[in-house]
Amino acid sequence: MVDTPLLSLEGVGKSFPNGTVALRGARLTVLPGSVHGLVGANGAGKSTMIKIIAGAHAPTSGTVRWKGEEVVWRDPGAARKAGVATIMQHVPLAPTLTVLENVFLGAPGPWRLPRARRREFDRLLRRVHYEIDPDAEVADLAIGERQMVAILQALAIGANLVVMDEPTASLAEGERQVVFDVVRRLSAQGTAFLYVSHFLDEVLSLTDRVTVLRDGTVVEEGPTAAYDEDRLVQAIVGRDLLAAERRAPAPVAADAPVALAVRNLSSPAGVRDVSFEVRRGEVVGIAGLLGSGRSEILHAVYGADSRARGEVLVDGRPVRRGPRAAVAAGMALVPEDRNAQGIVGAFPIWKNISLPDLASLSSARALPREAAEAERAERAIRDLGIVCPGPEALVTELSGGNAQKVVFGKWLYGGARVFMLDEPTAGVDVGAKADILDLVRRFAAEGGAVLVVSSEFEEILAVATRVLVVREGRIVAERPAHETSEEELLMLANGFGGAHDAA
Ligand SMILES: Nc1ncnc2c1ncn2[C@@H]1O[C@H](COP(=O)(O)OP(=O)(O)OP(=O)(O)O)[C@@H](O)[C@H]1O
Repeated sequence: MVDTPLLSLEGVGKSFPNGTVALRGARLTVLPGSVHGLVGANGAGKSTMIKIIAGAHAPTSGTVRWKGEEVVWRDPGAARKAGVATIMQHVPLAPTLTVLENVFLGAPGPWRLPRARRREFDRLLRRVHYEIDPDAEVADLAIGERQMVAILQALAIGANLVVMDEPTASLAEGERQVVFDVVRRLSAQGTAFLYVSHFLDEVLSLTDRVTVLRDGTVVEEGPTAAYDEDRLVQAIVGRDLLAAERRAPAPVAADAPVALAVRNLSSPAGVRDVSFEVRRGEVVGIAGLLGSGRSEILHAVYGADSRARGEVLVDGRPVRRGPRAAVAAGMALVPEDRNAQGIVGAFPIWKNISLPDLASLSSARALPREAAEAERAERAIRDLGIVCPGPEALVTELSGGNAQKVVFGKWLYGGARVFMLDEPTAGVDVGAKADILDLVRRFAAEGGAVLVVSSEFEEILAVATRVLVVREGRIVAERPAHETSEEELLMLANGFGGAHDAA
């Protein structure tokens, strides 16, 4: 007997008021208890499809069936009630509430009683093998921890289908495994998953079936076992793509001038007596697990963390605390949470790219040089392959990955000398990832200094000349990139290291 699909989409189309056709005649079939992968390049239509499934967008054409019945979900509440939990890239948790309150937000049943809630919370944690303080405020959590709260939230409403949009984009290897375990465990118990990810290795190892979207249409659909990474990449980009090779970055001359010097930097946010230097032409990677203080170090160096103490020098000159002084000194930070800190959605692409830093923009500044700005935006669109109608498009009209490229472009072409990147390729597709890493290399080759944080150690090794391993806010080890491996970095980040590293 053939299983009735839990969810099916047939001939689904979606056009936006600005004329963009995001989906045309798309189909999707998710079987009960299966893990279904959804892949495609930035702008292929994945989020649009998810939003239709979540009841956040109405399709312009086609039908959606849930458990065999045609449905029209008018809002996300209706989809949730039917049993669809959606975990989006930028998780809409309530930041001022605690972890516990967030997990049971919207959950029915007896969970209003504090004691029952705590018991259920503990049970959920045991199910997912994860530890988190129920009383911590969500605003204080790192992006990856917020993802886990969202996963717990989906569990709490007892969904039949959990839609996950890039759930592991900011997670390190160990934490990814936590997510995989949850997915496998729950699917074995009958919960279905729709898993959207740019990490093709994850899709290959985790999913039962896979659907590939390209330019709004389904170009392939089948059992995952029939695919390997090359075939998926080809289906996604529509051409063969050379694997982003691990190019041994050129070593930097020992007498190259020091572009960035950080001395005895500490902060209550979890940075403990950190000192290091980055020379011109050098890409230094910071490898650390979620919660290791890796992002906090960048924020403290940049001056975004006002409680940080210590010295930061650019080209030998001390930089005062504060993002404004940092920008004036030639530093740029591409933060991990780009939605909150990187871009203004309601501005067109060109305007976002031409803003060196919103905080430092004053009306007293020189009039915008329009031609130069337009030129810069067009260059960014070309170099980074931003899928958009043109530089006039609003950032809110872009897909997540393409919006990310805009943030990147804003800094890359902004004349910075010290470039700090937090998870530079989170959420971007395979093709764009290779392009971004290339741009980082080029930036360094032209004399820039780069500090890059990534939870993908493979990515750090692909661009960095030197790697600093951080754990509990301290630098616990330093390795030339060509003398280390992902395995060694993972060991060190987990606190297993040689005696000489402890100092
Ligand atoms: N609100 C909107 N208004 C206009 N166009 C939009 C809107 N939302 C998305 N689009 C466009 O629809 C297309 C599909 O976008 P979608 O967000 O579904 O892509 P995606 O596959 O999820 O990409 P990514 O991997 O970058 O997240 C893109 O061309 C995007 O610019």
